[in-house]
Amino acid sequence: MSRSAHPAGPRHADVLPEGHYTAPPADLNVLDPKVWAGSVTRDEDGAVRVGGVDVREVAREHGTPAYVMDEDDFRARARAWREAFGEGADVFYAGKAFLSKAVVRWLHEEGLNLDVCSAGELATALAAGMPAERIAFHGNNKSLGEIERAVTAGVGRIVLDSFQEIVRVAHVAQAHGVRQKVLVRVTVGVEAHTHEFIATAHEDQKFGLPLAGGQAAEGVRRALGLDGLELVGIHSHIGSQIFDMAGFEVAARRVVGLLAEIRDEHGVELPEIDLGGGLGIAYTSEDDPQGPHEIAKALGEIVARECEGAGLAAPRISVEPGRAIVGPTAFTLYEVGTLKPLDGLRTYVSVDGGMSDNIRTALYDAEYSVSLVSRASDAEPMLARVVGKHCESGDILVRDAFLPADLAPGDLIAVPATGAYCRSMASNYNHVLRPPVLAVRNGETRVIVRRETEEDLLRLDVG
Ligand SMILES: Cc1ncc(COP(=O)(O)O)c(C=O)c1O
Ligand SMILES: N[C@@H](CCCC[NH3+])C(=O)O
Repeated sequence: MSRSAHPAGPRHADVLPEGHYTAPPADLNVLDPKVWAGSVTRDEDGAVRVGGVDVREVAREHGTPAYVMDEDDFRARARAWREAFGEGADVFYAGKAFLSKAVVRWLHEEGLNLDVCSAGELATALAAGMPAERIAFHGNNKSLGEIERAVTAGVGRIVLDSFQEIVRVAHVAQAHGVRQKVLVRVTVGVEAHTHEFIATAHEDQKFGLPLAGGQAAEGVRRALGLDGLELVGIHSHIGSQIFDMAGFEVAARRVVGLLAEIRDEHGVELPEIDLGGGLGIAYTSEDDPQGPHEIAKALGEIVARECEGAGLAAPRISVEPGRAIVGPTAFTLYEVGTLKPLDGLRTYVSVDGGMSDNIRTALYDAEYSVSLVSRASDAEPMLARVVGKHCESGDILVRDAFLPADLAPGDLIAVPATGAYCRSMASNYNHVLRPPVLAVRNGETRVIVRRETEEDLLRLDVG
């Protein structure tokens, strides 16, 4: 492919438009380890390699767009969470972030449990051999069919989210002659500092039973009174992509406060608390996330202190990280198609995917990084907006980023930190086919979710 230099639009700080960016990095060829998966390196010839595999080879063999996942990095992050929380706690990976049979097997092998929130996620978990007792079933509106499925499969716990569900789960369990282990999900009234759509512990939203006003305590009272249920704990999840520990700490304190109230009112000490997921990751070099050890230490200390103050035995803690495990382990590989330099603004770089493989920028105004990965370049930085191929002007993948000014059609670029909530939220908008997920390890590429085909699309269309 010929590589002509494009008129690159604005390049210098004095002419840059308003935007979500800081100054261009000193060297665009450097891949910031904060946002790139564990084993990513740039070869002598300028191409990027991950898991020992050259991205150009990935594109040649499997096409683009493609999610490229570093299996060793996934396993290392899963292990780090398990080790950080230790034997006295349980880590449930949140399958909503990304779930496939291979990922379930990796989690099983690394000793993690799994949180699912639909019959589909449950089916995937069971199909891949996750023992049912290591699965937690979530959701604010589980259907009767889903409850039946979870109870009969023998899931380890169901997290109850409403008064109706407390009764429904109890009836289903009794009908099957079992006592189902359950937790009651409560909203602790914390305003998590994240996008409104992914904050889940303030009062005016759909999840859980609020502590304020006594609904949570009433839920506990009802759950304790029903034969089909064995209430083992309280659950709280304050939101997602959170950097500030303060919210988790307030949540832990309030959940322990409820345990003390339950002990005082009912004479029972519930043995578990689940403090959910929500730890943020680095999408850009400006993000500074905490690691599993920091959160394990903070939560462990606060729960121990509050329990001691309330005269409670310390409960077993569980957590449900999704994004923090899988998010950083994958990038999305795209081929550059058209380029449109707009004077005084930026250059629009269109790629062969878009909002159907990553809706997060359109939905949450999420920020991402991007780099040229098929070669190095010494060209000066060009302010770019990376957009997809869909019929929407909001079809933006990376709102503002610097790419080399000699970027040309046929180049491969990659958006890092797309392991979480990208493939799992992907759509077929415009009948675009969903990309594959490729696991790389020790110089080999393995398809773990294959690319969709036109036959897949047409198979569902039976009219
Ligand atoms: C109940 C529950 N647990 C865990 C998670 C995982 O969150 P994250 O991927 O931010 O760790 C979510 C999603 O926000 C959730 O709703
Ligand atoms: N899907 C969201 C997070 C919500 C998690 C589910 N409770 C995201 O991409 O950030």
